[in-house]
Amino acid sequence: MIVTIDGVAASGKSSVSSGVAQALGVPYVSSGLLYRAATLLGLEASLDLHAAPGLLALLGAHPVRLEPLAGGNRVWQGERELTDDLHSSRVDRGVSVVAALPEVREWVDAQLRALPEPFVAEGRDMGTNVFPHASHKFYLTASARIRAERRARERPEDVPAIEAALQRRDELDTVQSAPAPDALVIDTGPLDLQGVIDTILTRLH
Ligand SMILES: Nc1ncnc2c1ncn2[C@@H]1O[C@H](COP(=O)(O)OP(=O)(O)O)[C@@H](O)[C@H]1O
Ligand SMILES: Nc1ccn([C@@H]2O[C@H](COP(=O)(O)OP(=O)(O)O)[C@@H](O)[C@H]2O)c(=O)n1
Repeated sequence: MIVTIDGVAASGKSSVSSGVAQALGVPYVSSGLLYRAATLLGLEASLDLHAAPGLLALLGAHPVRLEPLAGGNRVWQGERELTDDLHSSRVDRGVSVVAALPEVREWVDAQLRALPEPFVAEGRDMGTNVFPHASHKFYLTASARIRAERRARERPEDVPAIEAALQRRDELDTVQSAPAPDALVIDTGPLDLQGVIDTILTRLH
């Protein structure tokens, strides 16, 4: 069984997926972390993030591994854990460039499709491109302002700056961010986190 939870930046995908996965007793898979890892490693190596060959050579030479757990994902490159370095504004600014490269998307998709079921998979295109046959699909939305206010609680930046950055990334991610026709779209604005989790669990039982 695969449950997909897609949505735009800071719509609640990771938090909701973690809650749903823990209720189901299965791991959740955070596809965005692989794009973030490729971006971080490219930045650290001073590579051109628009050029796939260099990134793929780097990722091939030092493979990145996603460790999905019910409570969260950990990302490794060999013995080095990358997880805590992946959610920075610096990575945010570059990740959409990396995610626009077809070769990088193929690299991510191959890793995701190799994971053993069951799991909850969250990202942008889990229900459309990566797991079109998933048994249950959801798509989270919320206004940019609400998403910025939520993200502001995690980062020492002001809401208008975060809102502008989210809107910029939403635009850059448009190609891969359309909801699947058979996904249930949930406006998370009026709901608290548990309310979104319960909305999804109600439909899974
Ligand atoms: N419905 C909600 N109500 C209030 N806060 C929420 C809700 N959904 C998510 N959050 C909070 O908003 C922030 C962004 O959520 P996150 O799961 O990181 O989003 P995404 O994975 O889509 O970027 C987190 O601090 C999370 O706890
Ligand atoms: N399935 C996915 C997941 C992420 N991404 C890209 O990776 C970036 C980071 O994804 P994320 O889910 O970690 O970002 P947040 O929504 O958590 O801020 C997105 O802005 C997209 O550019 C993607 O293209 N496809």
